[in-house]
Amino acid sequence: MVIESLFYFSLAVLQALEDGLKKADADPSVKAVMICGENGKFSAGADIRGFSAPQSHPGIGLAPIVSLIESSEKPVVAAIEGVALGGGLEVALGCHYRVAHVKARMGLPEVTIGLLPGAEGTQRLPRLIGVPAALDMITTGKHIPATEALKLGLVDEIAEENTIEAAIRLANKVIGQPLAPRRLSLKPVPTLPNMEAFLREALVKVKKQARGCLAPELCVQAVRAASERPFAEGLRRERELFRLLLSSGQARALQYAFFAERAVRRWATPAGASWSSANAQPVRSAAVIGLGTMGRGIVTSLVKANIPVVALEQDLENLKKGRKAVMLLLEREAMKMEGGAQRLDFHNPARLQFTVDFDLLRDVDLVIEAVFENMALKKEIFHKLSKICKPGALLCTNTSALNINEIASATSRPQQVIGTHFFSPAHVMRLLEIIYGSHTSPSAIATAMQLAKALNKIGVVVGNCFGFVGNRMMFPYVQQAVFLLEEGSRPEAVDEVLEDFGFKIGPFRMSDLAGLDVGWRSRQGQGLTGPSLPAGTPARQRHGQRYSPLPDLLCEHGRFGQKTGHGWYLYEKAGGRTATPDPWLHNFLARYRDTHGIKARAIDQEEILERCLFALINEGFAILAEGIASGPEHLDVIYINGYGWPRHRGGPMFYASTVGLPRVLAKLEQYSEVHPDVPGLRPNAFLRKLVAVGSPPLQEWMSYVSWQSPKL
Ligand SMILES: C[C@H](O)[C@H](C)C(=O)SCCNC(=O)CCNC(=O)[C@H](O)C(C)(C)COP(=O)([O-])OP(=O)([O-])OC[C@H]1O[C@@H](n2cnc3c(N)ncnc32)[C@H](O)[C@@H]1OP(=O)([O-])[O-]
Repeated sequence: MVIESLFYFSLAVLQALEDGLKKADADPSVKAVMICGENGKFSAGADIRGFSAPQSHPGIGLAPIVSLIESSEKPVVAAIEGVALGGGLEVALGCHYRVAHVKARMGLPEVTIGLLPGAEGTQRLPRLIGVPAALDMITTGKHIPATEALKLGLVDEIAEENTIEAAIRLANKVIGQPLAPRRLSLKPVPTLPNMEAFLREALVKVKKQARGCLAPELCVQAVRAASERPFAEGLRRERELFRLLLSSGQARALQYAFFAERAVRRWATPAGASWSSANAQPVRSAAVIGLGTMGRGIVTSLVKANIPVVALEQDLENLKKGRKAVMLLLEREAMKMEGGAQRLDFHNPARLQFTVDFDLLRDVDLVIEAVFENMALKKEIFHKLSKICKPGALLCTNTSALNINEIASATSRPQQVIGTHFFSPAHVMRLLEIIYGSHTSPSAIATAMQLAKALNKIGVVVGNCFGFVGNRMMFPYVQQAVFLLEEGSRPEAVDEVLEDFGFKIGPFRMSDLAGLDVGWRSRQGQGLTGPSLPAGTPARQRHGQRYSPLPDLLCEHGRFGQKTGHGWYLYEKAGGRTATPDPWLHNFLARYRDTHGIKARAIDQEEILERCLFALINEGFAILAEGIASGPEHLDVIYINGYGWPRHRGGPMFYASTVGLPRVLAKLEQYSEVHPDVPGLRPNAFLRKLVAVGSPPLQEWMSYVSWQSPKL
């Protein structure tokens, strides 16, 4: 008998499964049962949308179905195609046998949405594949290919062709064989000589990586229960931990992030361009100009995505250095992939070639410029590209802040100029900030979004302003952090607060990693420091607003961060990675405060967190009000995937909604009164408006913005 399920479980599907099983068990002509999915997809698990109403959630009702499958007196075989994830894999674990298509993937990704497998998976999986392998799958949520599943014993057979036929063959073969040995709930968990030590170490490792996220830790506790308790008691522990997570704010934040990352695909611009009507152009070949850190990562991303690349540098010396670095990156990437070297084939000139000759860019579909952040140089390059590249070629710039319109003005085809802001390391970071200029065509936007998908990145479409979205919100965040140093704090104190919040690295470690000279060059370019600063400008004021020269002063002392061995911290050597608090800096801060008559004060953790985060969030409201981004989800996806915002807090705007907009507003007003010359603390009018209308839920915020993108 065949019972078909749905891609992700609804209550109706569970009912159909239960009815089908009972009917099969009651029908003497039925000798075996096979469970398969529809349209070549087994199941993606429970419907995540349902978690907001836990009591009626299919995930809760799935466990009894899994037990019903396992207790069937007739062999039940799972035919796994496409994916078997979460509850889908737990259903397969209740089956007595499992056949998977060679291209199928399996996993228990509940941890990625703030939960743990809630249909007895934490108790069955360790019994089938052992604690180490089960713990790795459950605490990471990773998908494993069928070949690995076979090696682990997660599946009994792999089918190259028709999985359903293979499953039916197996079902017929096992009719009449004893089922007790196939019931995982009756199997003991395979022992380990050092189980206690293994579980303790696993917990320490998971807690360190989770940086405050609860679910991975509770996953370890559920698997520990499997190793220590009888099956029924382990189930009770699983249910207890599942309900604890289900009601947690972290689960809501992670589920919000899951859907936000899908919502940003449905982009729109205030001018009316939209994902639903724009047509992407094919990108069958690409070029990258500039083989610095970013260019190397971008080339590597394109090769990994199977897009033939021409990598261009300005001269042979830089080309040789860039080529060497790219080949090293690709060799490392190839080692991570099964058959990587063959698949990437990057020694093949048809796949990857290096040149100093612009003429080789004549026929590519898309060019990504990744040279120095210097407007004159970028305009010179775009002017040249505009003359050389074929008419339909897309001309992209990897600038992280500069005006797209000005760059486009150097070409005769501004409709094909677009910002594609990659994040370092470009072959690792998933975010691609896509910035349209005033003349950028809808097709160019759609093509850039298609490129993001091809590179396995998350594209977010944003408008053109200084710093776009990510860096524009990052500026007030870092600015507040530096002001806090002037007022009495230290880099390690500020970083500790933000890292305890969940950031991988705080603002000062981040600045040392990126290089203080990057911002310094930008501020020199803006005339905020250096020789172009008008004589008589007050040291701590620019354009009538508070300004901290601290980062400039560090750069003038040659302290660029890790690359010079000292910046906000001291490192073991130039290029060192180990940051230690630097007595020189502490003395320097004390001297600086004396010079400017600043009396140091003790600054508590709450003020540090709020001054940094609420200034960032406040800029987010300005961005939404100006129509630079289509919605709060876009800002949250950018921060989670490009700036290390802790995923289990949902993103800055989601976090603001959980703190409560009235509190964010009140604290900004309080800090703004103390620091009236810091514009970033003055509450944005849109934030005020939302509070005034009763702080509606985040999904409704954009209905209160005066500009409106067309209904998607
Ligand atoms: C009891 C049990 O223990 C527990 C409690 C559970 O079982 S909890 C649930 C555990 N399962 C998961 O965590 C799997 C989550 N899904 C995925 O990982 C991926 O979807 C995918 C399966 C690998 C396919 O990737 P894709 O890239 O091909 O398509 P997509 O764009 O991602 O998804 C296509 C569309 O389907 C929607 N979607 C996908 N999975 C969904 C799910 N489980 N629930 C609701 N919607 C889902 C998604 O929002 C998108 O909608 P829209 O944006 O088009 O409107």
